[in-house]
Amino acid sequence: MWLFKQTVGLFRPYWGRLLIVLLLSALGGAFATVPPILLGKLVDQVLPLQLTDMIGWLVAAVFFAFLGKVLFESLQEFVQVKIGLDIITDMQLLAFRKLHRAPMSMFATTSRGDILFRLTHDVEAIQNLNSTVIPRFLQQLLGAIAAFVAVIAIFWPAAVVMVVVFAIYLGPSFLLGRKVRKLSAVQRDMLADMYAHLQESIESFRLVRSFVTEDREYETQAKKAEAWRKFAINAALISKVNWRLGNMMQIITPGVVMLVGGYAVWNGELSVGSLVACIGFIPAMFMPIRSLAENALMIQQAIPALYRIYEYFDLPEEQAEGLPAVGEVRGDLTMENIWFTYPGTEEPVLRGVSLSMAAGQHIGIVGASGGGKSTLIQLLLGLYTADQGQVAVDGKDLNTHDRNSFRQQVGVVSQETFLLNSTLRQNLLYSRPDATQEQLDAAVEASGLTELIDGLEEGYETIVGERGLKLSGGQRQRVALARAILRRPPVLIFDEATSSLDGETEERVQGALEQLMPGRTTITIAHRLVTVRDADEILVLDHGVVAERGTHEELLKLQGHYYRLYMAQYSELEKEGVV
Ligand SMILES: Nc1ncnc2c1ncn2[C@@H]1O[C@H](COP(=O)(O)OP(=O)(O)OP(=O)(O)O)[C@@H](O)[C@H]1O
Repeated sequence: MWLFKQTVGLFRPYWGRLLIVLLLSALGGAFATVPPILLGKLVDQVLPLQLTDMIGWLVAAVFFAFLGKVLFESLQEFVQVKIGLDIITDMQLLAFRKLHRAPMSMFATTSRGDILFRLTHDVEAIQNLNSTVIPRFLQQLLGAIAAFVAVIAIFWPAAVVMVVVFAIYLGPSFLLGRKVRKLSAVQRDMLADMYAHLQESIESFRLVRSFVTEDREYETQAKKAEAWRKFAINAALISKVNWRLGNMMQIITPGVVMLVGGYAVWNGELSVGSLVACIGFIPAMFMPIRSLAENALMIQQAIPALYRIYEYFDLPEEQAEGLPAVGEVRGDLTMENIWFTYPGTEEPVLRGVSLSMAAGQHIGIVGASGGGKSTLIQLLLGLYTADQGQVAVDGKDLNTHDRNSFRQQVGVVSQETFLLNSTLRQNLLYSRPDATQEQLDAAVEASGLTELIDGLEEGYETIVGERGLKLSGGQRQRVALARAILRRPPVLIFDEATSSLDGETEERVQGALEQLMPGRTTITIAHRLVTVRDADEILVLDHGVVAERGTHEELLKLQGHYYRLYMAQYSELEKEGVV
């Protein structure tokens, strides 16, 4: 029912064109009934009465009837294939859109391979069905209905016989179909799982090579492939049995009709020509059933594929539609008594954290690894929703405002920088596509990338990313920094922004960051305490709670967590001449 409702929803915008399709199919079906009727006339009247000059007319009429059938059916197929392609595109785009609106937890709990499989292979399975089977099935169905009506009109007992034979066939065929559908659903999930492993294995080829786990990877893939093969063979076998059953019925039916019809002819209740016409209608009546049986596997595979795509239509959205925007952000940020547990886990990662920053302030967040620093930022950005507590921007609750309107005004430089497989220019302009060349050059200069770009033959137009120039960790971070600089946002977040830079570059980049900070609310997460020494306030996050807070001097005086962290790093800093 759910499947039906979703499908009807997709077809709704095309109802006008669907009506045309139905009309064209009906016309095609009507033309298809003409030849058997004319055949009956030939047997009953033309041949016995030797109306030789009628034969030419009959042949011409049969020819035109076929021509009409082909013409209307071709038109119907064309319109229907077009609707099909429109719907498939709508479906793919809707799933894609939903995916990008889904909560972050969706990406944490679903493998990328599975997502890709749904949006490519599952769509393709439906596409295969859509472009061939469905348009023809509709023609065949309407042709069968037309034939059935004609048989009732000519000799209704033959129609009853046909219905009985169909009914006998439909029972086992339905059961077999259900079995194939179940097998196909499991098979589809298996295929997606195989695909996910394949993708992960290729993406982690460095890991595989360095730990020499090629054989283990192969074994995993082979096991998945073997399990899938077994299911696929079973599904194919059952589907073939179903098809043969259909074939058998097509042989039995004319026999039974001849028997019943022959008896009626014997009794003078039916003419020979009418019997010939009835038998002539049998192939058309069987067409849709044969077609269903022949394409059972393709159909049964498309149904789970449809389910898998429709599941994305029902994904929960990160936030409700139509929430008011936060407007131009000044930069007062508050987080009040935030509690948060990652979906699917038990232990809270944040336990009653509060944070308050006036516009333009600089806050540092430090603490042991796993203490919840990055999680706090994700909540501030509204990427996750707190179980308890409130996040507010300029006094506006983020739960009741459009989070995107806030995120658009935040520059984030984090530990990981994602690069598009595109030119350096496009990567840099990702945060602000309309920036001028001067603004771009200035951001590149401030983030210490000028040297790199000047040294490249194609400069800004050099392709980077997966199939282009590979950038080092430090260079990637500088690209992220340049993106943030270009955006000139009122709120800046640096999550270990300088962690993969060497000492000298770090100093330069740090300088650039500091130039960027005045007037902007800034949060810096850092392991190296020297990075946050000048912050207005420093929070020490430990096991999800704020263990200490204050300025650098205040925290040193406390002689607690911060002091111990500082002392542990002190000798290092001394070596580097920072203290
Ligand atoms: N998507 C997730 N699902 C479940 N648990 C997670 C997820 N992301 C992080 N965690 C857990 O939440 C805790 C806090 O992680 P978080 O990344 O916020 O720490 P952090 O202080 O930023 O650490 P680091 O300094 O190493 O970056 C960790 O115990 C981590 O295992």
